[in-house]
Amino acid sequence: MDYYLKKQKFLCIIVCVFQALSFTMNACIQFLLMKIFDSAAQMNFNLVLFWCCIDIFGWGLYLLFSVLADRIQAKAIWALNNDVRKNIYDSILRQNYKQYHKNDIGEYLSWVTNDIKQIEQLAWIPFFSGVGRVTQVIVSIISLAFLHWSLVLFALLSAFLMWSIPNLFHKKIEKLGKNCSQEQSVAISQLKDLFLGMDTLKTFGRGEKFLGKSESISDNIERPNYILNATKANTEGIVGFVNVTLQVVSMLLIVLLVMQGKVMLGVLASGTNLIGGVSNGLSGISNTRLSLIAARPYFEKLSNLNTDGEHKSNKILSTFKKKISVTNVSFNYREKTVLKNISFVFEKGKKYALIGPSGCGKSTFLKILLGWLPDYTGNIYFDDTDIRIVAPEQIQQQIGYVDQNVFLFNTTIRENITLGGRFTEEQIKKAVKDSALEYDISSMPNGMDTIVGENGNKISGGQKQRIAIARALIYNRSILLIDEGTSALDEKNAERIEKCLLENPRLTLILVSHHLTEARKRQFDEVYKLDTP
Ligand SMILES: Nc1ncnc2c1ncn2[C@@H]1O[C@H](COP(=O)(O)OP(=O)(O)OP(=O)(O)O)[C@@H](O)[C@H]1O
Repeated sequence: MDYYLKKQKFLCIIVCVFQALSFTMNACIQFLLMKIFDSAAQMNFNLVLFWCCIDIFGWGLYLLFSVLADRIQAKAIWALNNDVRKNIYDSILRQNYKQYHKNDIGEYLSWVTNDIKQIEQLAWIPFFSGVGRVTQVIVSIISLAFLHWSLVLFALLSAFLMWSIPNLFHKKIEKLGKNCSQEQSVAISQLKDLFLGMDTLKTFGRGEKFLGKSESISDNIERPNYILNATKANTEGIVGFVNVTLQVVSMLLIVLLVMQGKVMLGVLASGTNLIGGVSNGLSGISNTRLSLIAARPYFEKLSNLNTDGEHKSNKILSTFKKKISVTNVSFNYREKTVLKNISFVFEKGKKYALIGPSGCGKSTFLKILLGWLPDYTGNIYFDDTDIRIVAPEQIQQQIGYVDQNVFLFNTTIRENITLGGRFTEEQIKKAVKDSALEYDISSMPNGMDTIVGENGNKISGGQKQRIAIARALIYNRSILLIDEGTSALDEKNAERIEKCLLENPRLTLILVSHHLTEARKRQFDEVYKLDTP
């Protein structure tokens, strides 16, 4: 939390200054009240009128400072939330493939939406109001010092009492905050899954399952929040009761002082209000402390975002010259062995097919080549470089990859191909032609600017695959891994694309396929077969 506040210190200081000014004005107004009462006691109407005008001016200033504090606070919260989000994005980007896929996507969504809102409610807003409350307490105590020392002593005793109350509930509130953060992440993740599976449920007439489950998920989002807020409310109730009791006792104290002639009658109103200012301020500070305790698990979760797997090496992988050698590579997903002692050689410019039954580890092997799964045994050399000692980003500068499950962003075909990279119209046209997309695009009303929908749901499966191939081609890597990249294409288009890839002499191609006809196998320099270990 301190980290973010320091980052936005300029805005935060301004908010604190205006909060302090508005609470100071509030305390001053209590003093003005005393003056009005004293003037009334002296039967001096003109003086009453004078102090009333000053009082109105004081209220005007108070409101002005409050409005400015609220406005700048809103701006500061905006900046703080953005900083937290940026930190999350940054950490996610630095995670390696395995760390990133450890969490569900829904969980990441929950962090940048729900968790940020919780942080706003439990940390930023209470923090700023807490600063205001501290000022209120200090200014009220200083003002009380002008009235009578016993009132200051009483205020300090109250402060001690109010400060101690949250300590009794510290552990419980922190635990509830942690539960809230964890349970909401899981629930949002489940909700995302349910929305993604809506079509499947409807297809099988299981729409009511969606409703039933979404209701229970909604409960899972709200319940922990309710428990946290209910416990906070109970605690705030106790704080409130102690606060009111202290105010009544303070009033009795002032009445005694008035009766003994130690203070003027006007002090009864302003002194009670000032002591009220101290107690309310302390009660506000107690509640702020409770909120900050509840917010702690959210910050801990974010600061624990694991980026240990980030490859620290900045060794440059030199341009691919001769071959990739794979020697005795084995790989397990936990206790499950997926690849066992496989050895292949991929020479520059040659074309390879990788075949094998479903689940034998073809996609896993490609992910190892990409540097995503570094926990393999055996050796993989790019020319003379062991790929373990270079960062995956270095490897991916030389390898293009078409995933089995093509992902498209909900934007135009053009942007899905270029991914925001700078390419000439010529380069784009060539990629579109080589991936056999020309005809499809020319028949779309918006051509390259057609929006493909969420994960490409407004275009066909084959078109999605060809966009993914165009994307891989335009990035012009010297090695291309294609995982079932033409499985959704008709024979003519599949052949056309494969021909284009096979005829490119500069390209080293590794194409994964379940089933290749004998005729197609012959087009490759080598067909490697993987078996289930
Ligand atoms: N992230 C993962 N965690 C655990 N097991 C996994 C994971 N990904 C894949 N597997 C398992 O590893 C095995 C190999 O999967 P892989 O996707 O590499 O096979 P494949 O040969 O590409 O299959 P297909 O031809 O059906 O695409 C499978 O049994 C699969 O269930």
